[in-house]
Amino acid sequence: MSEENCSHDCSSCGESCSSRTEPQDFLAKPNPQSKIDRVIGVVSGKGGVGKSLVTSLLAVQLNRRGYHTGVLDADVTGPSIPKVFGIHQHAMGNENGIVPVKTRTGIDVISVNLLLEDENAPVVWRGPIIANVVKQFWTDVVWKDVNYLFVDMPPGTGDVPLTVFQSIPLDGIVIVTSPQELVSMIVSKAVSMAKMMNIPILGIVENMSYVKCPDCGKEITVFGESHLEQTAQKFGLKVLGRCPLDPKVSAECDAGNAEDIEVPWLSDAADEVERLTKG
Ligand SMILES: Nc1ncnc2c1ncn2[C@@H]1O[C@H](COP(=O)(O)OP(=O)(O)OP(=O)(O)O)[C@@H](O)[C@H]1O
Repeated sequence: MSEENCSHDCSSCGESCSSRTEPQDFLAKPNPQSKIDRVIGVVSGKGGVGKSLVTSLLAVQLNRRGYHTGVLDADVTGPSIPKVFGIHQHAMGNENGIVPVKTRTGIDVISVNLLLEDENAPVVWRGPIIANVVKQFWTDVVWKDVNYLFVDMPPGTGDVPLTVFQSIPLDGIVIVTSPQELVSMIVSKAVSMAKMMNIPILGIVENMSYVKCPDCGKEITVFGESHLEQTAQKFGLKVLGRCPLDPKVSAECDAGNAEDIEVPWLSDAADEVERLTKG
């Protein structure tokens, strides 16, 4: 193509001319000492639906199956991962980088709360700073021989989640919803974002789906009837689980005992994650 006809938009032109520029690859390189087999992002359309809970419990499930798992807490303004694992000490560094803190059963965790002087201090930073912190959790932290690294993604589709999506090479995402959400719209946004980034969606987990009556065992749908199946069908996604709203679960999380929770309702989700390596 001659210079005068050049639109300078190489994405729509196949000409291999001297002024050609390839699309920029935003993926950040992990720490040279890191070895991570698979990275799974856990996303939700809004806060408080149990994204951090599902992230932590997936790491617990895969850890129980004999894999070395890690959790990268990218939810910088609402970091709840250390609390559910009952870890309060600071992450330390060495000549290679930042060393994640290990939970009781050996899950590696990094979170802004493990770096702050006071874990109760609010994080009042602007978007680009938050996005850079998350990026550093990938580039500066030594993730040693981790089979599955779960990323508790920041909510929404703004600056921060976009940077995370672009800089960390995710092998798949799990979408967490709750019945009262505008499920179809939220899932549609997550699906579009994942498609734009070329990231496979492993499936959807519906949290707080029902409460089981302790006397008769009946399932009560406190947040209304679920539209999960129809939504999953509409977007061609797998339903990976329906988690009950269970006071024992929140009590164990508040006490820092996420590793003691039995999660039969997450086994399909764990199977799907495991399939990434087993095929
Ligand atoms: N299925 C459940 N049963 C009982 N409690 C639950 C359940 N799911 C989540 N919770 C509780 O609800 C609260 C919010 O959950 P969580 O922090 O996982 O949500 P989130 O989507 O990550 O929120 P945020 O975006 O604000 O970080 C926590 O106290 C958690 O223990």
